[in-house]
Amino acid sequence: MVETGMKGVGGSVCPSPVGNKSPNSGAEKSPEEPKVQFKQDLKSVLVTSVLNLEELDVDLYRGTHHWVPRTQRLFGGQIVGQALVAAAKSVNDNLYAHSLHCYFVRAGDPKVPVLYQVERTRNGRSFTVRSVKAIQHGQPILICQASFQMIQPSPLEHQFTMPVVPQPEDLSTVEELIRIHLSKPDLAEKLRQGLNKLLANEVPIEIKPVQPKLFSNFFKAVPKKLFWVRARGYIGEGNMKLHCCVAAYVSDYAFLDTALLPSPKYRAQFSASLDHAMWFHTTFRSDEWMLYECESPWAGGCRGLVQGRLWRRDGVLAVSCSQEGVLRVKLSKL
Ligand SMILES: CC(C)(COP(=O)(O)OP(=O)(O)OC[C@H]1O[C@@H](n2cnc3c(N)ncnc32)[C@H](O)[C@@H]1OP(=O)(O)O)[C@@H](O)C(=O)NCCC(=O)NCCSC(=O)CC(=O)O
Repeated sequence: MVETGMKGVGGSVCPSPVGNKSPNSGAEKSPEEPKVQFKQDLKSVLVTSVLNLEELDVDLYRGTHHWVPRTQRLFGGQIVGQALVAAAKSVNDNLYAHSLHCYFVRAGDPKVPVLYQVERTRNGRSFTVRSVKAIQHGQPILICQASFQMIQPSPLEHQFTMPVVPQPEDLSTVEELIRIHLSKPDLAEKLRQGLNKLLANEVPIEIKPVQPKLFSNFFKAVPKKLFWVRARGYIGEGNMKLHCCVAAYVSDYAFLDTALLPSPKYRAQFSASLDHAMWFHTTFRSDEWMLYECESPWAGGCRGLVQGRLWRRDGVLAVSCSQEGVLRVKLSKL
């Protein structure tokens, strides 16, 4: 059993025995890089908004927002993270979240807080299930089921092997890549404006694309992409709930557009995640680099299906994710 020191208040993420056996455990771990100071680090963002749900009554919480995407609808990852926090508050400390399944049924309104209503669906011997409704203006915006389990080691263990990719120290951040583009004198004005908007966008996560070319979406490619990702700022080991929130953030960010990679002549006119599922396999630190491996096995009917794996740097598969989203596209002018 993994010694986590990561129990949050009222439940945490499932620390499976796989966490003890790192496939690359013999590999040299790169020394931690000094972290760049940003205006806001994710820890303060999460502590002051995402994680800090206000308890209004038994199993009823209120959450506020920090970062709102350009679409002016609430970021799905934030709603999922908050729903998981609300669910975890109603389970015993010896239970760990191992999966969640959500539907985004209405756009979230960034002008008002979100209420989270928890239903204690079942307390089992090994597994415990909670249903959470996220509500705004009296109507659900998200419905979520989260399942928790006692730690139960088993002889049955396997995982895929992490892809071999360049290390994050050898790659550039999205911001650095954008600045390189912006330095090109022949850059189309519309593209320049778009890139400047992206730079101004203070997303509290840091990304280093493994295939930087794919991030510009102008090249036809197989629907697969890889990037290193971590929270901005230091979170530390102590609170697995924080790490789950960040995993929810990360897993919903730049995920759905994997389905656009084979069709660069189109750009999304309207896109939004319809559902989102996550499976937490073991403990992880979201403020340390994790490799996000995203692929889209299918798109059609104005929808795209994406699947993702978040790998710990030592090669342990930490989280698996799936999402279907609506993708209404139009021909790109660029
Ligand atoms: C998915 C839904 C929009 C489905 O609702 P509806 O069925 O009523 O909506 P709809 O599909 O008919 O319309 C959605 C938009 O598409 C347009 N539309 C509809 N039919 C169309 C057609 N045939 N051709 C072109 N456009 C069309 C509508 O005008 C509208 O745009 P317009 O609105 O411009 O008039 C809704 O359930 C919803 O908003 N759920 C929440 C999704 C969400 O917020 N996910 C988390 C954030 S996304 C995220 O975090 C990740 C990410 O972004 O990648």
